[in-house]
This record gives sequence, structure tokens and C-alpha cells, in this order.
Amino acid sequence: MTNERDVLITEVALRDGSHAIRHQFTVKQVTDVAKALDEANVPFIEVSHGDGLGGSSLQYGFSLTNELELIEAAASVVKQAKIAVLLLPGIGTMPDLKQAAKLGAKMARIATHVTEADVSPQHIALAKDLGLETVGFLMMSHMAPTEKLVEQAKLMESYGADTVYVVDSAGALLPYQVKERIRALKDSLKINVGFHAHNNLSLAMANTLVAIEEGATRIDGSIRCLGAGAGNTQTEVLVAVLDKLGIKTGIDIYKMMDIAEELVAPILEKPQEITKDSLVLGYAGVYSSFLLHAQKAAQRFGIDSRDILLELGNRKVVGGQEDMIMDVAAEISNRGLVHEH
Ligand SMILES: C[C@H](O)CC(=O)C(=O)O
Ligand SMILES: [Mn+2]
Repeated sequence: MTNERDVLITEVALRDGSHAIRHQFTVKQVTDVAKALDEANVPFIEVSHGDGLGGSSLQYGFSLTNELELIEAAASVVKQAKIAVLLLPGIGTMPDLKQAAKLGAKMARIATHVTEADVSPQHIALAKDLGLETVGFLMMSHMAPTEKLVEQAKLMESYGADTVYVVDSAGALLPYQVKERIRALKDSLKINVGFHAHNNLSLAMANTLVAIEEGATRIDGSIRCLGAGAGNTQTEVLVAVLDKLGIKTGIDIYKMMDIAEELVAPILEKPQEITKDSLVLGYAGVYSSFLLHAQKAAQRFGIDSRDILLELGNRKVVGGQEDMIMDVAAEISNRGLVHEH
């Protein structure tokens, strides 16, 4: 395989996919998948709890396996790929990042809500000090106008990030909005621009292609769509589509298809598809990782999960406010009782 790459893909199934399987990855699953992705010449493989380092908790869901064990195991089986970790300041800590680097992580992705880049300077600086390739990851990018996004991306650039990502956490962005955002970042930044999609409105591939057309060179995908909500841009499909477009990823398409089929499909509790709930995530602009939490709350209160998700969208709830899901479900359920009597 060639190492000539026009676009550098980060495979996120072993991190974003953690949401979809309630953070139940085993060491064997992670090492099998990471080794195979490395052999397929994927340049970056993200491994962490779904909510990043330190995410294993009552609030976000406990991991079956300590993520540091997963990171170390993945790092021990890759030859060319770099292991990436995600860190949300306030959930993950500086010692978590140091430990991840010690265990073999080579890239740190520091994620904040799209209007909160100013909580990231220490973490970005530490990542650089540790010699890690450093990415600023602006989540829920649909919630801010383009000018705000540019302002926040410039902050991350000024803190030392090598790349800034537009992150469509809710899978809510439409192609023209992606175009406008990526173009504005390309016009305003000197560093690389990346894009992370979710497929809740079936737009992940279209949005990713628009982002690449506008100059994004760092792109996320999840193999077999193993990501939160309806998953991300499906990596093996993206690799094939980019190949048809003459855009080099350096990734072996056949190997990716085999990994998807033989190693990743068996990990999924059910095949990834756009269900009524994941559709509502994109439609209402709700954080994709809220999906299973909302379904659990709906079951507990005997209400429709779509009502919870729509209300969360109305309230513009953001990542870190997972506790609101139960509150909203309880309120909807109480309102129902009031109506009945
Ligand atoms: C913590 C989130 O799951 C990060 C992410 O992948 C997103 O916002 O999308
Ligand atoms: Mn995501």
C-alpha cells in the first residue's frame, strides 16, 4: 500500500463506537480490530471511552475494560498506525493524558463544546509538550454560527493545535452548512481542518465529501458505522468512494471490507441503521451519544423516546448534561399524568 495520502483518515469505531455498545469493548476486540486496521494501512485509530479519557462513570456509563488497558493493548499491536485518544477537559484530566501518552498514544484530540474552546489551552499545551499530534475538536458545531465557529477554531490554533475539526456531533448539519463552515475555517486558519460526521440524517457521506471538496484533509469514519447514533461516515465505504474520486487515502479497500464483515459486525448488538430515534437526533440536533441514555429513560418512565429527544433538542442540551435526560423524561411523564387526571 502507498503512504501517499491526500486525506488522512482517523478510524473512530474503537472510541465513538463505544457509545453504541455501552462501553463494553474487550481487550481482544480492540486488539483484533486495531491490528487489522493497522495492516489495512489506516493512519490513525482512536481508542478511549466513548466520552473520552475518564469517561467511565455513572453519568456516562461504566467501561467493561479500563480504557488505559485498551490503549496499551492497541498500541502494542500496531506497526504504522498512530493511536489517538479523545479528551474532554473536565471529564479527562492532565494525568490521564500523560498516562495515555506513556502507554503509546501518539495523537490527542481535545474536545470542547463549539463555544467553549477556552477550556482547552492547558490540555492542548500539555499534548504538544508530550510530543503528541494535537487536534482541537469542536463538538456540536451545528449550534454555533460560522463566525463563532471560526473564532473558536482560531483560539484552538492559538493554543497550538495542529488541526481543528468541525464535529457534527448530532448529525444535524446539512451539506450547505458544512460547505460554509469548512470554507470559512480554510480561509481563516493556517493549520489543518478536519470533519467528523454522524449519519443520523443519512448525510454523513455527502457532508464528508463536501468537507473534502472545501479543503478538509483530516476525516473521521467508523467502520461498519460503529459509532454513536446512526454511526459516523462508514469508513470502508468512504475509502472506496474516495478511491473512485481519485483521492488517495492509502488504505486497503478489500482489507477494510473484510474487517467490517468479520471483526466489527459481530461486535454490534444489532446492525447500525437509521432508526426513528437516531433520525430524531439529527432532526432535533441532539448529541448522538444521548441515544441509548434516552431509550433507557423512555423505558423507565414508559414514554416515547422521541419526545425526550425532541425536548432535549428544544432545550439545547449539550454534552456533559446527560443527567438532564432523566429529568426531562420525568417531567414528560409527570405532564402525562397531569393530562390524564
Ligand atoms: C464525546 C463525543 O462522543 C465526541 C464525539 O464523537 C462527537 O461529539 O461526535
Ligand atoms: Mn462522534
